[in-house]
Amino acid sequence: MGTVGFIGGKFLPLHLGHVHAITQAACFCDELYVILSHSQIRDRKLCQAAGIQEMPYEVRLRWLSGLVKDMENVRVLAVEDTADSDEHYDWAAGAADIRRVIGKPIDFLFSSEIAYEPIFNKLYPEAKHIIIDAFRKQVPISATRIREDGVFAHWEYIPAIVRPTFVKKVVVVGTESCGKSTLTRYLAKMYNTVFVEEYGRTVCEEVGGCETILTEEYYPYIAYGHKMKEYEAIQQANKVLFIDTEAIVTQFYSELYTGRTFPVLDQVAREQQYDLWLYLEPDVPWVDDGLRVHGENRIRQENDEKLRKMLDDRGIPYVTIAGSYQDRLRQAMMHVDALLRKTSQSPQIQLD
Ligand SMILES: NC(=O)c1ccc[n+]([C@@H]2O[C@H](COP(=O)([O-])OP(=O)(O)OC[C@H]3O[C@@H](n4cnc5c(N)ncnc54)[C@H](O)[C@@H]3O)[C@@H](O)[C@H]2O)c1
Repeated sequence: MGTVGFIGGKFLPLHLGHVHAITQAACFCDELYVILSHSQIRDRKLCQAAGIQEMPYEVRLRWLSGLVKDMENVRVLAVEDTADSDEHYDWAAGAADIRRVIGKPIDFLFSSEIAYEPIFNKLYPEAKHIIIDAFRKQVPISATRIREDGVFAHWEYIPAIVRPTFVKKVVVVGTESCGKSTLTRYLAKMYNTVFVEEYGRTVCEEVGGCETILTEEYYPYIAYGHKMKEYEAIQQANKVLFIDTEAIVTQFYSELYTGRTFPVLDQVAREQQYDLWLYLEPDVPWVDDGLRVHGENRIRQENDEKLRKMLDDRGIPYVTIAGSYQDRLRQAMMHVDALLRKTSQSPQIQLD
């Protein structure tokens, strides 16, 4: 039988120091268990005290599982306790639970903490405590520091698998030819990140036109397809993801072009979550790109009022962007900067 080891922690959040320790430990023993030690009450309090949103254990389990999925000798296990603070954590009861879930003799324990030595010697007298990078020289970061300063302040230490949880989603909405796609692309350039283009437009171009050719059955596909593009893009995003259009705008176009609305689009709209909505006024010159059909000024105004009402009826808190292209970019950046400043510590948790 090979050697068995474990490394435990709250991973609140998982950072590259943890990744370093887990990888080193995995090379050291034949079988490594990563123990996610979680208590809803303690972990929530720690996040609240630091002014950051909760990181539910399911999310942390997903990060760890994703991290080790191609590490053949590593398994992740979750162990719950009921401590309301680190100070009140019952180490002996925790050790009993860890032994139970591992279910095998333990040869090694790994941590970066010299201070854990006496506790581990007492609780696991048969095992050897291996201290990895006690002075955190290799990866100089701690989860406490990340919680205190905010995730964006230490973004370089946030693993790729964790980043999407914290990425802020900024959606750009408005009626035809109000500069959505240009602003979305420009914002992505300015913030050195990626964007999601309007998927309905891609489909429209593939099919060969919007007004009559894009028949009604396409609209639900557009909404699903757009969400998949968001899912893919958020994996690549650098702190913020810019998104051109969403399900309410798709519903708006569906009604405009086919006269039909789809309950499924409202359902998608209810499920989606964005951190900032930028609503573009239709006050830039109309650009006829061959796919647009509602250029007359009166119709543009009517459509604008209709889309605003759709957002208002759903309680969407958008900010309005107007003026020249230069003004729009400046206003949009002001709102995005405020979002990143204000919420750099507020992760958007998605459990699905
Ligand atoms: N009962 C037990 O036997 C037992 C054993 C181990 C852990 N635990 C649980 O885990 C908790 C400790 O976890 P935490 O939240 O303090 O740690 P944590 O989640 O921040 O870190 C997890 C592990 O990674 C190591 N680490 C952290 N930053 C590092 C870096 N920059 N470089 C290298 N290694 C690094 C830590 O030393 C720790 O071993 C305890 O409070 C307890 O709940 C229990």
